[in-house]
Amino acid sequence: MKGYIHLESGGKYEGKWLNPPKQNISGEVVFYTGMTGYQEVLTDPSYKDQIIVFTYPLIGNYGINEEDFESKKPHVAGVIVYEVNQNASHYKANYSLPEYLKKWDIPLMHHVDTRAIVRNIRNKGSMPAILSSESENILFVNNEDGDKVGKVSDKRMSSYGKGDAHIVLVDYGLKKSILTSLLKRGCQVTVVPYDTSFQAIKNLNPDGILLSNGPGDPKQLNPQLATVKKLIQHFPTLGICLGHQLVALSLGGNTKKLLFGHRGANHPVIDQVTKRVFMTSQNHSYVVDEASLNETGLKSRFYNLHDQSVEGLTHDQYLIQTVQFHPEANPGPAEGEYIFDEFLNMVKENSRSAVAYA
Ligand SMILES: NC(=O)CC[C@H](N)C(=O)O
Repeated sequence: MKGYIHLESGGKYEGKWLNPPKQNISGEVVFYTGMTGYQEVLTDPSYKDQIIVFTYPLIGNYGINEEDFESKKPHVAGVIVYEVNQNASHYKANYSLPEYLKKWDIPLMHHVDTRAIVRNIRNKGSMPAILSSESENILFVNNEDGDKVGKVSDKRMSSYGKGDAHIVLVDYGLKKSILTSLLKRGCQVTVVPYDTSFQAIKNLNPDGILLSNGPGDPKQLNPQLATVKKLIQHFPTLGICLGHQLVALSLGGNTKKLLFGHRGANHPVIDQVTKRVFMTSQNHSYVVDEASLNETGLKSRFYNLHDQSVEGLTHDQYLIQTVQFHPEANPGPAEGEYIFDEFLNMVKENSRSAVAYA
């Protein structure tokens, strides 16, 4: 059965449905360039409501297993591939990729010219798109959802692990690997909903704060910025991806949208402290505007070597480390994992210090 993706800027690409949608599906179309890691991508809440095009031409070989989920369910609005393997081959696989997406009612279109779509996005930017079984008469209406974070953040607090350092992990749509990165380093972790007040977090008596990744435009979290600012003024803080963007906004910096975002597993980043270049896992549309940082006390520590965009910040007064890339990897290389070690050293030193925050 024929299917189509219609891009807002013009452009219609034909494919075949494996899971046809019951009605037209709209979402922002983005592309992911990693060769593997589709399970982690589909279940990363930062992809909420996006239509994802996998550039690697054969997706699904090793199926879907019980271990590699980044959250409880997939968050993408639809999936586009060139060829999908319908017979998963891996000893841990419980489902094939099409079976898994069908279970969650997520449309999957294959035999699409993914190269042509990506060229279009690279020229015109990530943009609204519609998945449909109709080839003509598609109506674009603006139904941009301003509350993606509210939909993916857990509504309850939960605690995990035991350890010397107690980290409060603010859940804007967190990837499980961020939590496990803390647990495997011996932390006690309390995960709190994204709109938890400063006082409620302070009452938990944390040693450090981790602001998680999450979907959408960071500016949609304006109501949370006062809390973020107080948190970073009181506790050593690590911000990852959306968390990094929120730190910049809360101190008066600005963010802007990239033309087509960074989504892949091999983005080279330079660390200006160590002067080392390493490979990172990425998934974001927005970046911190370096020119906006002058009055904030923030300065760039990391840069993306593809486009020189800001990849992480430190502060000249507060104990803050932020990263735009994903130090927890999953999918992708774990070369940035040392960020967690540095953060926990910062937390421990602060707890030992006589002039500790908080
Ligand atoms: N992975 C993330 O946290 C993404 C942050 C933000 N939603 C962006 O697209 O830039």
